[in-house]
Amino acid sequence: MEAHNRKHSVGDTTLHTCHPCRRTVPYRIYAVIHTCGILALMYHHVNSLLTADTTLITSLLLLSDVILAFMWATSAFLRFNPVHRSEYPEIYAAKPKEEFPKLDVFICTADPYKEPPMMVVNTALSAMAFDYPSDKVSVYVSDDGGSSLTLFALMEAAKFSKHWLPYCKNNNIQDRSPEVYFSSKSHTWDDEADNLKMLYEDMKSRVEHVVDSGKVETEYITCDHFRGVFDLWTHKFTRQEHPTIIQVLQNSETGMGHTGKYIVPNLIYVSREKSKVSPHHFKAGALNTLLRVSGVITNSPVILTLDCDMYSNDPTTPVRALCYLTDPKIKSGLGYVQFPQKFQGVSKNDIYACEYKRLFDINMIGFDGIMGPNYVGTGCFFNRRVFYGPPSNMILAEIDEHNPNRIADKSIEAKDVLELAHNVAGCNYEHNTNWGSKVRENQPSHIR
Ligand SMILES: O=c1ccn([C@@H]2O[C@H](COP(=O)(O)OP(=O)(O)O[C@H]3O[C@H](CO)[C@@H](O)[C@H](O)[C@H]3O)[C@@H](O)[C@H]2O)c(=O)[nH]1
Ligand SMILES: [Mn+2]
Repeated sequence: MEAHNRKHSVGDTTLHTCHPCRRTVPYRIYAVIHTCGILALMYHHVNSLLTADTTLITSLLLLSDVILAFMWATSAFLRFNPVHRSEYPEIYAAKPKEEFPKLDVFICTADPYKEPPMMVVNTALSAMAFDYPSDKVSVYVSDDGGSSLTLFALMEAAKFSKHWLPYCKNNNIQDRSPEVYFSSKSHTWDDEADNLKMLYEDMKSRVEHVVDSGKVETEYITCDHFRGVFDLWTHKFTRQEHPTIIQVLQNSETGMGHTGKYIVPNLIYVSREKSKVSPHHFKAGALNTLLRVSGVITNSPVILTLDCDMYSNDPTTPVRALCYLTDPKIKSGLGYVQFPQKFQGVSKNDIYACEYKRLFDINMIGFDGIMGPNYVGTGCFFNRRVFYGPPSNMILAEIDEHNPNRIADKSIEAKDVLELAHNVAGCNYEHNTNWGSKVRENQPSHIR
C-alpha cells in the first residue's frame, strides 16, 4: 500500500480511500466478448457431439475446453473489480498517543544455520523501531530451533536497540533494518552514524563469531537466570526434545523508560516445548504458540506476523494498518490488513516470476474488490478478536487470560504471568483442551 499525495482540508478525518482500477471497464468489455467466444465454442462442441461419429474425441475436446473455460473464469473474477487503496497515516499519527492500541509482533525462526541469527536480529530491530509509541510494541521471536545462538543474537539486539531506535526516530530514517541502512550509499554520514555503524559491526562480529564456533561462551552469560537455560544446549540443540523457554530480553516497564530518557519496546524470546510424541505443525504451530503466550503476557489487540527473512521497509506500516483496523465503519467485519511482499536481490528483468507479482500484487487487489484476500502467511496485521470466532459468535477461551478483550495490566515479568505463559507454550496445547476442539469446529477462526 502506498500513500498517494492528497491535500487535506482542515478537519478532514478520512483515514483511507478506495478507488477502482482504471482498466476495469475495458476489461469487463473484453470479458463479455471472451465469454461469447467460449459459449460459441461450447455450442460448436455440443453440436458436433450430436452429429459426428467421433464421439470420444469430441467429448474429450469438450471436456478440455470446459476445464480451460473454468480456469479462465476463476482468473477473470480477480480482474472484475480490482481496487486500489490509499491511507493517510499522518492523520492517524496526529491522535493522542494514548489512543494507539498495543501491538504484538510475531517473528518466526527455525534454524540458526539456514536463517542466520543476524538476519533475525535485523527483522526484530526493524519492527522494534517502528514509528509507534515504543512502550506499546512487544516483539515476540519464536525460535523452533531452540538455539542459544539465536537467543544470544537477540540479547545483543536488545542492547543495540537502545542506540538504534533513538537514532532512527530522531533522524527520521526510512530503512530501519541496520544491515540495509548501513549498506546503502544514499544517506549522509556524520559522526553519530559512524559511531553507530561501529557498534553495529561490533555486534555483528560477536554474533557471527558465536555462530561460527557453534556455541555461546559462558563469559557472555553474565546472568544466573540465563545459565540454567543455556545448560539445555550443551549438546546439538536442534530437533532435540526440550521444555518451553521464555525469556524477557527487554522490558519497556523497566527499560530506559524509568530513567526518563527513551522508552524501549518489549522483546521476548520464546522457544516452544519440543516433544517427539506430539506434532509441532511447523510455522502454524509456532504462530499458535505465540498467540497464546502473547495473550497471557501482553494480549495486544493488534498482531503483526513476520518471517525472520523479512524486514519492514516503512516505519509507518503499523499506523497505515490502523487506518483500516480502527475505522469504526469497517472495524467489526475486518479481520486483517495484509501488505504485499517485496523481494530483494531479484534480477530487474525478471519482473513476474521471482517477484511473485501475480500472487502478491495483481491477485490481491482483485480479491480485495470481491471478498478480501487470503492470508499469504506473513506481513499481516490481525485483529486479535478474529481468532475467537465470527463477530456474532465469540468462542470463549479455555482460560480467562486468553480472552481477547482482557487488558493485560500485570508486569510482563510477573512470576505468575511467566508461569502461565510456560504452561500454554506446549507444542500441542490446542489439541489437549476443550477450547482447541471448539475452535476446530469453527475452523476459519484459527490459524492453521
Ligand atoms: O517448523 C517451522 C518451520 C518454519 N518456520 C518459519 O516459518 C517461516 C516461513 O518458512 P520458510 O521456509 O521461509 O517458507 P517460505 O516458502 O519462504 O515462506 C512462504 O510460504 C510460507 C508457507 O506458506 C509462509 O508461511 C511464508 O510466510 C511465506 O513467505 C520462516 O520464518 C521459518 O522460520 C517455523 O517457525 N517453524
Ligand atoms: Mn522464507
